[in-house]
Amino acid sequence: MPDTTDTAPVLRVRDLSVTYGTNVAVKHANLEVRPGERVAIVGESGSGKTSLGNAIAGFLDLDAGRVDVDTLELQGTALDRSGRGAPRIPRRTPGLSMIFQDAMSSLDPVWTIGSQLTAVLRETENVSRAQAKKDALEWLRRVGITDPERVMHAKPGELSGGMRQRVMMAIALSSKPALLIADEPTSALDASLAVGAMKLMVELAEREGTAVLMITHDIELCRKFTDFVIVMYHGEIVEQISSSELSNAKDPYTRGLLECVPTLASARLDELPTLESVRARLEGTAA
Ligand SMILES: Nc1ncnc2c1ncn2[C@@H]1O[C@H](COP(=O)(O)OP(=O)(O)OP(=O)(O)O)[C@@H](O)[C@H]1O
Repeated sequence: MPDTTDTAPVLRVRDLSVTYGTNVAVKHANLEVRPGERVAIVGESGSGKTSLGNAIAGFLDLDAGRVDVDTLELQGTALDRSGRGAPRIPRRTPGLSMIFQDAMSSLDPVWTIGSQLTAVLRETENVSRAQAKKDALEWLRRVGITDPERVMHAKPGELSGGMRQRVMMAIALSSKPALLIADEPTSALDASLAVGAMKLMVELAEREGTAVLMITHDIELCRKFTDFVIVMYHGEIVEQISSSELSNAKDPYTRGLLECVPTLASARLDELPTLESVRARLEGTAA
C-alpha cells in the first residue's frame, strides 16, 4: 500500500449523524478515506455501521431516518444527503459503488446479468454494444466465473448466492469507482468461500485503483484485508487505528472485540468470551 497521507482524501465526512425517530443511530461521525485505501468500519450488531455506510452512499431510506451532516465530499465534490422528506436520492452516485450483504436486493430480478452489466459498462466507457458485451464477458471471467456466456443470459434468480455475489462485484467495480462501499459483502457465503471472495474483491479494487470502505463485524477480516479500522460502538466512532496497530488498540471496546476472536488458544477454553461478558468485565473495571 503506497503512502497516501499527503494526497487529498477520496471521501471526507464531517459531523454526520443518522436519526430514526428518537434513536440517534450514528452520532457526529468524522472520517476520511484516501485514494486506493482500504478502510473497515467494525462494530457489533446495531452499532450503526450500515446506517453510516448507507448515509454516505445515498441509500438511507429517508422515510425511516434523517441524515444531518456538515461535510460529505467524494473526490472534493459535495454530496447532498441531508434532511428528511428531501427529494428521493438518485440510486447511483458517479464515482461511488456499493455492494450489499444480499446481492438479490441490488440486482434487478427481471433483467439478465448481461444486460445489467453491459448497461453499466456502456454508461462508464461510452463503448459500442458489441464492445460492452466483450468487456462484460471479461469482467465475469475476472470475478472467477468460468462459464460467462451462460451467466450473461441468466437472470439473478437462476444463480447461486456465491455467483450473485461475484456478479455484484463485477457490476460494482466495472464502473471504475473511486470508492466502493461494501456492506458485509461476504456474510451470506460459507466461511470457506467468504475469505476467497473477500480476497478477490480487494485484489480487483486494487487493480482499478478503487478505495474500499468495508463494513463488517469481523475484526479478523479487518486485520487481513484492510489498512485502517474505524471502530463503532452505540453509534459513536470510538477508535480509528491502523490495521497493523490493532493489537495495541487503546479503546476498551476495541480490545473487547479483539478478545472475542476465536484463536487456537481460546479453542481450548470451555467457553469463548462473548462481547457481553467482555463488556460487563470492562464496565465493572471502569466503575
Ligand atoms: N430503518 C430503520 N428504522 C428504524 N431504526 C433503524 C432502521 N435501521 C436501523 N435502525 C436502528 O439503528 C441502529 C443502528 O442500526 P444499523 O443497522 O445501522 O447497525 P449495524 O451496526 O449495521 O448492525 P448490523 O451489523 O446488525 O447490520 C439500531 O438501533 C437499529 O435498530
